Formats: sequence, C-alpha cells, structure tokens
Amino acid sequence: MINKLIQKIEQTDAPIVVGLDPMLDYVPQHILKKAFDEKGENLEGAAEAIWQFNKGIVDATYDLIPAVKPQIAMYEQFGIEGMKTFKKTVDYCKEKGLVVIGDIKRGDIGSTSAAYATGHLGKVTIGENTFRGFDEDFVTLNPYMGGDSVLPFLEVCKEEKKGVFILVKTSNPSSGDFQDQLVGDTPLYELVGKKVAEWGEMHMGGTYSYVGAVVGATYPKMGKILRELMPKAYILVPGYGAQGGKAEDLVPYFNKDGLGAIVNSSRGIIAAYKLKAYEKFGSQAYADASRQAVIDMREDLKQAWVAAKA
Ligand SMILES: O=c1ccn([C@@H]2O[C@H](COP(=O)(O)O)[C@@H](O)[C@H]2O)c(=O)[nH]1
Repeated sequence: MINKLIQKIEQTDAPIVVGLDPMLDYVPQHILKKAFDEKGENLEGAAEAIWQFNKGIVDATYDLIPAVKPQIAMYEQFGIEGMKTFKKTVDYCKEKGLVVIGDIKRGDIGSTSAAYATGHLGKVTIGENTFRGFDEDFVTLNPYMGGDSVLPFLEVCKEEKKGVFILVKTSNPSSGDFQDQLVGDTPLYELVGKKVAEWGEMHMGGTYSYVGAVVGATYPKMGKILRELMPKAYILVPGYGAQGGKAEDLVPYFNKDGLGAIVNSSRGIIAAYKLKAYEKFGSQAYADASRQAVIDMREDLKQAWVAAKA
C-alpha cells in the first residue's frame, strides 16, 4: 500500500491528504434538511447528512488527490449510526481508487492491539468464513504504550501489505508537555522517531517503509530533524491551514526525491465554502469550493518547493 500511495502521489502531483472530519456545522442546510426529512432529526439523520456531505466532497476531489483521512472521532460522536457512515466512507473512497488512512490513534496491550489491528486493517475468521471490519489501508497509532502495543499492527500490515503512521511529534499546542521532555539528552519525540526508523527497516515496502510517522506542520524545526532521523519513513503532516502550518515550512519534511511526506488538511478543504476566500461558491456548491481549495493547496505546496529549490 505504501507503493500505491507513492504511485498516486506521483500521478496526481499532489502530496495531499483530504481529512474527512465532518462536523454537523459544516453540512449545508439543503443536505441537512433532506437527511432529517428522510431519517428524522436524530443520530440516523445526522449520520446520513455527513455521509451525503462526504460523498459530495469525495466526488468533487478524488481525481486530484491520492488519499483521504477520515477522523474516526467525527463519526463516533454519532454512535453506531456514525460508525456506519465511517465504514461507508472508507468503502466509497476505496471504490474511487483513493488510499484511506483511518485516523484512529490506537495502541494498547498486545492482545488488545491485535484486535484493533484485525478490525481496522486485517480480517477476522468466524466459523469457516473470514470477514473484514473497517478495512482501511493505513491507520494512525499512538505508541505511548511501547513496542508491544505497535508490533501487532505491523504483523497485520506485513500480511495485508498495509501501513501505519505513528505519532512522533503532534501538531497541537500542548504536544511538548510530554513529547519534548528530555530522556537523558534526547527529547522523547526523537527517541520515538528513532524507534519508527528501526521498526521501518524491518518493514520496507520498497524505497519507503510502510511504518510511517505523524509530524505536525506546526513544528518545522523538529520536522527537519525528524526527516533526517527517519529517511525511509513516510511522514503524515497534519496542521497545515486551519492550525497555522505554512507550505514554506514544510519543504524540509520531504526528501530530495520530492517524496517522503504527505500533507493533511481537513477543515481547510471540507469546510472551504465557509472561508472568505471561497464564499463566492455558496453552500449549494460547497463541494466545488473544496475542489478549488485542493487545487490551491497543491499550488501552494508546489510554489514553496520551487522557491526553496531556486
Ligand atoms: O498531530 C496531529 C495528529 C492528528 N491530527 C488530526 O489531523 C486533522 C487536522 O484537522 P485540520 O482541520 O486540518 O486542523 C484532525 O483530524 C486531527 O485530529 C492533528 O491535527 N495533529
């Protein structure tokens, strides 16, 4: 799957992940009304509304992008109905040829991690048959519980040719509370980065490993250090746009081959029609606004790369 991701990045010339993080507030009135009329003003209606909203965005952008990242929390808030929409979204994106990164941030004792890995990346045997649960291509992991919380995912990845992105240095303002603490002379995020590189060496998909890292766009100095520490890891970069990360800061997250990083934007794309720059689209054409936001993001990243290499 890491090779499919790279191939799609090259094909689209866009190291971009569209984050499918639908909040009910983002869903235009015409979609909300139809969903509530059909299913009721309840969890089922809300889940239907976010499904229709997602479908519009995917239909408008799938030819421009390699990957999407549905954030599971946005679906979980609507309980079982929301989780059904999560699954429908994963399946629909895969039908459209997109690589799907489930932002699930899991990690637990070994046996529990193994069950999470089965549910999100692998398959489960029931009687004589095997079934797939959510079936994303990649998932995000929280490595705080150590190696035995991560390795069950890597075993499933090896079998299924899928991948993971491990939180190394996150984009949020408090990420330094623990991640920047020194262990001896070394900050914790660097230790985790070294571990990602080590696990990655044992799980290569080709030039790049299928053990990737999450490094926030909001900490570019650390991004540069981590790029050097983990040369074969793909870096998933959240924090561009809505959280303040800038394209010009992201050049060092990439390798010299122009590969090695993929930049996420969620609100900045899916709720673009609410931003001043795209308000001319209006809520009926919300998906066209998202398409334009993807085109603009691609250009922004490209210009930053060209300027840095000039
Ligand atoms: O360090 C991290 C890890 C994950 N995220 C997730 O990415 C998106 C960002 O959304 P925006 O709307 O583009 O800010 C969201 O799903 C986060 O949970 C992150 O932001 N930082």
